Amino acid sequence: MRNTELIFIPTPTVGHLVPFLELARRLIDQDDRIRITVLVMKLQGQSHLDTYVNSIGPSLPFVRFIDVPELEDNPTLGSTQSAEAFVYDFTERNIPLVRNIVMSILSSPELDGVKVKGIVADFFCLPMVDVVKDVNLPFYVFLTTSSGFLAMLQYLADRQSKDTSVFVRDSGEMLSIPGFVNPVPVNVLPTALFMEDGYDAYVKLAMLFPKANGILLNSSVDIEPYSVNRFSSEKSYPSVYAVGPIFNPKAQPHPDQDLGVRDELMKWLDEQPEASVVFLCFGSMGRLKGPLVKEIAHGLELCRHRFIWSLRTEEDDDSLPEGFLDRVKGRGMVCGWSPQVEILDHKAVGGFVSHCGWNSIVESLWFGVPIVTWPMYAEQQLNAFLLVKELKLAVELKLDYRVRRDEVVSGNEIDAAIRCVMNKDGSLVRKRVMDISQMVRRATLNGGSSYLATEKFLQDVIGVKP
Ligand SMILES: O=c1ccn([C@@H]2O[C@H](COP(=O)(O)OP(=O)(O)O[C@H]3O[C@H](CO)[C@@H](O)[C@H](O)[C@H]3O)[C@@H](O)[C@H]2O)c(=O)[nH]1
Repeated sequence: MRNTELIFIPTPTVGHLVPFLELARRLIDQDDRIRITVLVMKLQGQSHLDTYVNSIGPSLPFVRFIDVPELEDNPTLGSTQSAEAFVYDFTERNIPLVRNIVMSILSSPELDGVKVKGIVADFFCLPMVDVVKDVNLPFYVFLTTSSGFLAMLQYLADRQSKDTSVFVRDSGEMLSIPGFVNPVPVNVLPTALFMEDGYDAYVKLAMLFPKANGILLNSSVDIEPYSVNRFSSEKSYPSVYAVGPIFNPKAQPHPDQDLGVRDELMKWLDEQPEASVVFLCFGSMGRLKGPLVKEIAHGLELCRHRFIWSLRTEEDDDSLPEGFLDRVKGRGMVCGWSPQVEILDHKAVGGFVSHCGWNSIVESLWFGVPIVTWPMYAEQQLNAFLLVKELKLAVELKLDYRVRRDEVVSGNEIDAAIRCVMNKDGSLVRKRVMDISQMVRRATLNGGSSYLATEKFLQDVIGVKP
């Protein structure tokens, strides 16, 4: 009998909502006592998520969705310096609406015999922690990024008691962050930490973490052994459950995706030799400007490798150099929104130039495709540092690139990094990524580390199965 309910509160963007729904699937599959209600907040510019929810809903039995009414004064990106401050503001404004829904769920006659045992919220939703403490519900965070990022936030909360100033990107400072083996250069911290309002938002979130009853991570002890093990032995911090990798193995529908092009891409891939194609994709929000598009095109012409390039630009046109598509005909494909997981899963794909969003990282590790790091925004610079310097799981193109600064990366640099990742002979990174791929697949099976971490979470929330 499914008589235990959890309420999920994701941040409504692709990079956060998708892993939340896959976590829901994992919990439902692993424990037949669980059912889940997902509260879907409405963020401007994210209406395509409704399409996603509608398409995935039928494959998630025992999961129901409740729309949180759209805010009357929905903030717009650009009203703050940093995107993080914007999301923080959005979350805070949603608190009264979420509170009303949680209250009505708790008093609903539909709950007959079913007990709500906790909230699982995104880390941006930590300001909601007091709402649920009011009604005596445990509050868990599902962090959709790395253990390294959590270590950085813990360090930030600690630092705040001694130093309240924003970080200075070009100061050359090296930080000793517990959970990292190497000193962390300040210039790989999230951009928000160099801005007053972003710093403020991050500090508030970092200081709220200890109020949570536990933290689920979309990572595993196989991917980040040092950091995850350190959290496991931390007594004065909430319990950490490394339940990853969690991702949707089916390509996500998106309004920008052309299904005809998708079929063409997959057919073309079927005809290419094993591990011969490099895939370039910069996440759900990665739109490039003309000059950068031209350098990437130049790099792809120089390197002569086969490629698929998921290109979305800030301009109305594709900004490609004249004649580029003719010159690479047969060797390369350019598309808009791509079926990323299907591409990474294809044996013809041998390398991935990525913006280092955490979902892209776990997907590439799962499929054993080594990454070339090209971080763009959010916490991606820290993820790139983690992959290259801490874990030796990627080839470095850039660690501290920021798309908002309009720096240009030269075609020659792009060419060199692609050649490096596609070099099959004696590549240590490729071997390590293939090993991790095997390990993380085992980790999610019955008895594996991620499976057991999920079981431990379920036991802590609803008790041991009778
Ligand atoms: O053409 C595309 C582009 C993206 N994706 C999918 O979209 C997701 C993108 O997620 P991610 O790689 O994490 O990037 P973002 O969308 O940028 O994710 C945000 O959320 C992540 C998780 O918290 C953070 O790590 C990132 O820095 C933050 O930007 C992945 O599942 C991709 O497979 C596609 O299927 N096709």
